[in-house]
Amino acid sequence: MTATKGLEGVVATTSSVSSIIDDTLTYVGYDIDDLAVNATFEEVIYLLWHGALPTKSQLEELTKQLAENAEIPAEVVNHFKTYPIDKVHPMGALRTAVSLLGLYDEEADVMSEDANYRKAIRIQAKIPTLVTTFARIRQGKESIAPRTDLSFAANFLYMLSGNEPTAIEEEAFNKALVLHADHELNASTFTARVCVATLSDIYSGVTSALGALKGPLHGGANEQVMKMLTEIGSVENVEPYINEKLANKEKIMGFGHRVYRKGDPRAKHLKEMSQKLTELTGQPQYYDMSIKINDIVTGQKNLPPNVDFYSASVYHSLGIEHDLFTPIFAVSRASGWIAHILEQYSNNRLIRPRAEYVGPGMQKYVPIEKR
Ligand SMILES: CC(=O)SCCNC(=O)CCNC(=O)[C@H](O)C(C)(C)COP(=O)(O)OP(=O)(O)OC[C@H]1O[C@@H](n2cnc3c(N)ncnc32)[C@H](O)[C@@H]1OP(=O)(O)O
Ligand SMILES: O=C([O-])CC(=O)C(=O)O
Repeated sequence: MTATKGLEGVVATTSSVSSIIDDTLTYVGYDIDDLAVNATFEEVIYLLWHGALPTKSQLEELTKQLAENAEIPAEVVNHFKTYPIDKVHPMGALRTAVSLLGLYDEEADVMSEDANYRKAIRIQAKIPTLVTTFARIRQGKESIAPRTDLSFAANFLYMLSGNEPTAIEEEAFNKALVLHADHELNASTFTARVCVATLSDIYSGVTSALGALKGPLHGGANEQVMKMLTEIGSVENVEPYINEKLANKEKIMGFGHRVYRKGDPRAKHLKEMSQKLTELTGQPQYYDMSIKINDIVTGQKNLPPNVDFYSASVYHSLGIEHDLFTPIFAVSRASGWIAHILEQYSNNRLIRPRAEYVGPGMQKYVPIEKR
């Protein structure tokens, strides 16, 4: 038995949810470039969960179900208020809160297909409210109840700020949600599948996935990109900053990818949005810095930007606090996790690979007084 470090190139399951072939990303066979320009996030949720784009009435039904299930239990809101609020990262709060939600869902451990679908709706609907409620509580503000007359994207921005977003903001945020929704067997999705393949419940699957997404080599990278842009501060500082990092063999967040070689197809859409929004909000330096970083890292290391690189300046331009960037990734990716969890349940087998043992050979137990 020989281990493959990081399971690189290992095909661990079949899936009909999304694919990456020759650097092209598709959801159920629809090119992400097509969906990014044309689809609403609600349509993408339906597509991932049902394997087909919805009809008008199917979409209306899903939209209604999501809106009706967006409120979170008062117990969860009160729990947030007990956290050491200035020390807690919102991804930790979200991971804990999704686990807690499961305790207040009477169907949490009911494993029928119908019950799992009802839970899928509830989880997808409530995650945005968890993020915005936590964000407001830590600012000492009242939480804002979800509205049933806004799109999924607009409702999130409304619950966060208390203001209805402009059409441009809503469009940009919707596109970001569409672009982050699913990505084949990325680390958090694999985590979710491993968890539920033991026939554990859907809340456990999503909670596990949140734990994996939080890390800076995965979803946590978007916050780190913003930290880097803030540290750099101006276009003139880019070159010395990046050169020093590369000379020290440090990773530049938002670059590189395990699967893409030529580049992440999502990045160009986010780049375009970054240019538009940074200009619109009078902060073009964030786009200009990003372009310069991109030139240097791609030029010197042949590493193209991934989805996390330009999303940082997009979210910053939307006025979103930097430590909410990864929770926002989760708001979208929950749809993909759930699609994979449902797919796993429908054709389950325990996921249990092997390890190549590289520790000491056979040893004899030594009594403690003789060690
Ligand atoms: C949503 C997402 O999860 S997208 C990814 C988000 N993560 C990031 O942006 C973090 C920065 N990027 C990385 O750490 C990596 O590129 C990953 C984790 C995305 C992919 O990792 P892997 O496929 O395991 O590649 P690995 O980390 O082994 O890197 C291979 C080589 O490229 C280098 N490299 C990879 N990414 C970077 C980077 N961002 N900056 C500088 N060098 C890099 C490594 O140092 C390594 O060089 P070496 O062979 O000389 O040691
Ligand atoms: O697929 C991956 O390894 C990471 C990624 O880009 C994602 O999850 O969107």
